[in-house]
Amino acid sequence: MTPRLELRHISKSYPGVKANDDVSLQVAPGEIHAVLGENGAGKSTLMKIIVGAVQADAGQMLWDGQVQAVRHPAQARALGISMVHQHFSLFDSLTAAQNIWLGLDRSLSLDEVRQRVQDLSAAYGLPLDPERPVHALSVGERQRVEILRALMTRPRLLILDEPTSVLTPQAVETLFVTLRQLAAQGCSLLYISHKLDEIRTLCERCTVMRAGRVTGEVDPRQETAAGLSRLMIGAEPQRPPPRTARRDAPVRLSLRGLQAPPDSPHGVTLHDLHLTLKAGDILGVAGVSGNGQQELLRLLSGEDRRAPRGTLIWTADDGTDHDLGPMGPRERRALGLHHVPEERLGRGAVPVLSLAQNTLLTRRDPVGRLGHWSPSRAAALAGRIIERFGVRAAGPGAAARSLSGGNLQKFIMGREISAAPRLLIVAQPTWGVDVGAAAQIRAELVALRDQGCALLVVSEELDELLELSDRIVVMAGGRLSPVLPVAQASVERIGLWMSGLWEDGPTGVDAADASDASDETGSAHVPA
Ligand SMILES: Nc1ncnc2c1ncn2[C@@H]1O[C@H](COP(=O)(O)OP(=O)(O)OP(=O)(O)O)[C@@H](O)[C@H]1O
Repeated sequence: MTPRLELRHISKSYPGVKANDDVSLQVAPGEIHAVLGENGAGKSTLMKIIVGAVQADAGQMLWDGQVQAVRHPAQARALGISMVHQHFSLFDSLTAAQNIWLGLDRSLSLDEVRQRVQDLSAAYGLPLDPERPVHALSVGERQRVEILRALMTRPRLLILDEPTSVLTPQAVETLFVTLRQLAAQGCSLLYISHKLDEIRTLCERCTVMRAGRVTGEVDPRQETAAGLSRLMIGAEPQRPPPRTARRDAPVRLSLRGLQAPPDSPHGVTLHDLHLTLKAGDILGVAGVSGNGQQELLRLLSGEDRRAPRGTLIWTADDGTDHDLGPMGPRERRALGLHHVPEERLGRGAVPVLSLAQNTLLTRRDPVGRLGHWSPSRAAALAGRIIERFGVRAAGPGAAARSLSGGNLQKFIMGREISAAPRLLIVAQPTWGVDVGAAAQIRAELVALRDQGCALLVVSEELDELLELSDRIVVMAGGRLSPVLPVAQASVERIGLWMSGLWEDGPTGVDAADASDASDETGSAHVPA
């Protein structure tokens, strides 16, 4: 059978790095083909070449057996190639439907697009209100917009760059049903993911890349996750060190009835949140995105200063309480509260600035006593982060936007971890990061915990939270469930709580300490 897509000897260099080096691969009609590789291996670059967003220096692309020189994304779209990118390209102020409409050829009216979005989202189990503006959508929902936008074009080759990184396990399963349906209808799929189990479940072929080159092509269904990991990074990922929870540690942060009305028209109301976070404690916040996590993170980081007085309390080492509510991010950082936001580009890092300059967003080390920052000190700091966290980048002078998604994530995590915070608030800590780097980041977080840092980790990846956390709380409908020690937090129980159903009882307190909260027979409580 003539391959739908064939790449022959593709090469592409950027200053100082060969992103693709003599890459060849074939994808048959209806085939689900994975591309696997460590951060910076060159996967995204290869996909950008296929969709005409980047021009290869050498090599050929064949489409249905014909040589094609795709010079522009519109050309690729005309062939039937569609891509869901790792970084979203959506206009914040427009609605989901308007964003999708803009990406189409205008043969449909906005009303027709709205209707089709609704039909597609129902058919593919991707719930989305087309009328909501993108700025009010969570990362998970934004990704749904991207996926729906791609499906609107009825693609013959659909490229997905880590599409599941912010989806719940149930949503991933639904997406896989969709993707298998698409493949059965003859659509070819190129699937980039760092999740080895997903690749083994979904894909029938897998091209493995390392440092720009193809290092192997395997049938992932015949491989173990450890075997795939070895092919990709040359080793199996390290296991996290064992947990040693300290229950007698001092309290660092307390939420005492924290509440807030929505900060945007489609935002979530936060209701009476109670929580204590101790030194040496990792608290995982599970939940489907869009249930108030972003609102909570903004209140904790200081980006939103509307926390009512006395509801958000920092306890210093000497036991004195400080009201964080009115403090901005800088004042909170001075206390030792650091934050890694969900959105890396834009909020976690300024795309056009160098890595060295990006250290200044949250670090004072390169700033002298008179308030002037020292470029050499900033470069040295960036260099240390690059080295310690294995960030693949041209150097401290590289622009943030030139880094691959996973490498930028490693850099931002490294910037905050190496600040030796007293409290670290992290959203999606290993989003887009390869298995080796994910294990390293988790190990660094556990090490921070063991040094007495308190951590609040918001993640949609339940497996990650179960591995990392000492205690887990679920957020649904702007409320917090009781807090469970991780030993009592089964996937089934947390999964049920994620849909807003938890046993009656005081919220945000340790279920182990509150007998009625840990009573499985308690009546169901459905948050509004
Ligand atoms: N526009 C650019 N300018 C300079 N270097 C770039 C640019 N785009 C990519 N690179 C470099 O090319 C290499 C491959 O990057 P690419 O984004 O293709 O990797 P990836 O395999 O998709 O990684 P990840 O899993 O982290 O997304 C990296 O070293 C990256 O820094």
